[in-house]
Formats: sequence, C-alpha cells, structure tokens
Amino acid sequence: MDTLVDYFSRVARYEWWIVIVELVLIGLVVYWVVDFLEGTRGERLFRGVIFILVAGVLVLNLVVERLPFDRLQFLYKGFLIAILIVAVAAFQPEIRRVLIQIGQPRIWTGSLHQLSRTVEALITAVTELSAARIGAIIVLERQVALGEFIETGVRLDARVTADLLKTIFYPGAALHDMAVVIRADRIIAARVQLPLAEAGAMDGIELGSRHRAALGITAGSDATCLVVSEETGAISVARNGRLVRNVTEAQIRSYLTSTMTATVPLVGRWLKRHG
Ligand SMILES: Nc1ncnc2c1ncn2[C@@H]1O[C@H](COP(=O)(O)OP(=O)(O)OP(=O)(O)O)[C@@H](O)[C@H]1O
Repeated sequence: MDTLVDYFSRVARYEWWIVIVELVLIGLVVYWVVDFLEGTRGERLFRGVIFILVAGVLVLNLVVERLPFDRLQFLYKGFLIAILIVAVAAFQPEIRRVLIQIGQPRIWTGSLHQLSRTVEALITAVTELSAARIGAIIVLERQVALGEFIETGVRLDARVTADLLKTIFYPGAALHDMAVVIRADRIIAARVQLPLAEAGAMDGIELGSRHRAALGITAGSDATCLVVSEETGAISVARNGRLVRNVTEAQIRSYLTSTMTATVPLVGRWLKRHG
C-alpha cells in the first residue's frame, strides 16, 4: 500500500499536462494496435503479451522492490528482452503488413472505367459461382507484391472477365484448384497455393483450407480475398486476416471499390466524387 501511495505522490509532482499528454498518447497507441489486430490471431497474442508485461511490472514494483530480490529483478530484465524477441517473431506477418503499408506509394495504372468494369466482373463471377456451388478463391493484390506465391501457380495475363473466372474455377478444369491472383484489371495467375492460417473455427464452424488460405494471405499482406464456399455457396471477404462471411452483393461492391480505389491516384478519386 505504501508503495502505491509513494508512486502516486511521485506522479503528483509531474506537470499535470505532461501526464495527460503521455496517457493520451499511450492510450492512442494501444487503441490503434488493438484495432489493427482486432479479430486476428495477433489480437490474442497482443493481449497475452500486455498481460505478462503489466503483471510482471506490478509484481516487481509493488513486491520485489521492497525486498532484496535483486536476482529476480535482473532475470526479469532478461525476460523482457526475450518477450520482445518472441513478439517480433510472432507478429511477423502483422509487422510486415504495417511496414509495407507505410513505405509504399499507391499505384493504379488503369482508368476509373476499367476499375468499375473489373469490380462488376468480379461480382458477377462470384455470385454466379455461388449460385452454382462452385468453390473459388480470388486474391486481389494491392501494394504488397505476391510474387513468391504467384510463382507456385500458372502465370496468366488476361483481362478480368466474369466468364474467364467462371471457366477457371469450373470443376475439373486444369486450373480450377487453388487460388486466382488479380492485379488491377488483370488475372495474373491461377492455381496459386497460398499460405494457410492456423486451423480454427468461426461462428462454431471449423474453417476448411480454402477459408484458411484466405486468412493466411490477407494476414501477411494488404490483399483482399474473395471466397466462394463449394459446400454452402456462401461468399466471404477476407481482409487484414479477418473473414466476413455471407456478404451481400452490395457489401462485395463496397469492399472491392474501397480496396481498389485506395490504389487510384487522388486526382482520379476527386474527379470521381465531383465529376
Ligand atoms: N493453400 C491453399 N491455397 C489456395 N487454395 C487452397 C489451399 N488449400 C486448399 N485450397 C483450395 O481449397 C479447396 C479445399 O477446400 P476445403 O473444402 O478444404 O475448404 P473449405 O474452406 O471448407 O471450403 P468449402 O466451403 O468450399 O468446402 C482445395 O480444393 C483448393 O482448391
């Protein structure tokens, strides 16, 4: 108790506005990290790491500092460094995504007309595949290049059309297995093997490998992924390692437009809004 009183009387000597600014900044950073990781595997890890750190600091400050447990304190410092190294390894996909988003310019070389044609072709393809219960997974590459995964598939370079997408995923067709990757308005590759996210369930349903592949590729990159379930015909959208199931046509349009307009130059976006 004395330690707590000591602590608060020390804090009370600081300039009040400095304490407030510091608390607000810490709060903003934690809020931003939790918001960024929300619903992903990283969120649980982050909560775990924060819990260990807060519990460790409290125990050390409130109990150990009062008693001559110098070796424990020394070990705790080493433990913090180990936690930092483990956290960097564990959050590798999330850290990669954030750094790439910060460091890369936005590029879209096509016109807005091409953009909306591509969006409509994708919507037609997935709704028709869904109605026919044909499984499909389509990855929309953005700023993070997906070259290492594209190499596992068959290279194509064809304009996105609904008919071509339906033909690719038609059961038994040579390229129907695995994923299609799209860059701007081109189908870049088919039969692409994506990294799988850990096994897990969503809404009580165990995720199969198609949906785990969508989570895997979107956790480690800024890509958006459309999935059509062969089993139920449900269409899902994955972004930032999160899956939204049973999306409607309007939702797909909104997801795709926001994904793709983020790569349109600002002037183009301004013209679209005011033109
Ligand atoms: N690593 C991967 N990358 C891309 N696609 C994959 C990968 N692994 C599996 N797939 C695709 O997922 C199909 C198998 O889907 P599975 O039934 O296991 O998953 P699911 O999520 O339950 O999907 P569905 O709801 O369509 O059944 C494979 O035939 C293949 O086309």
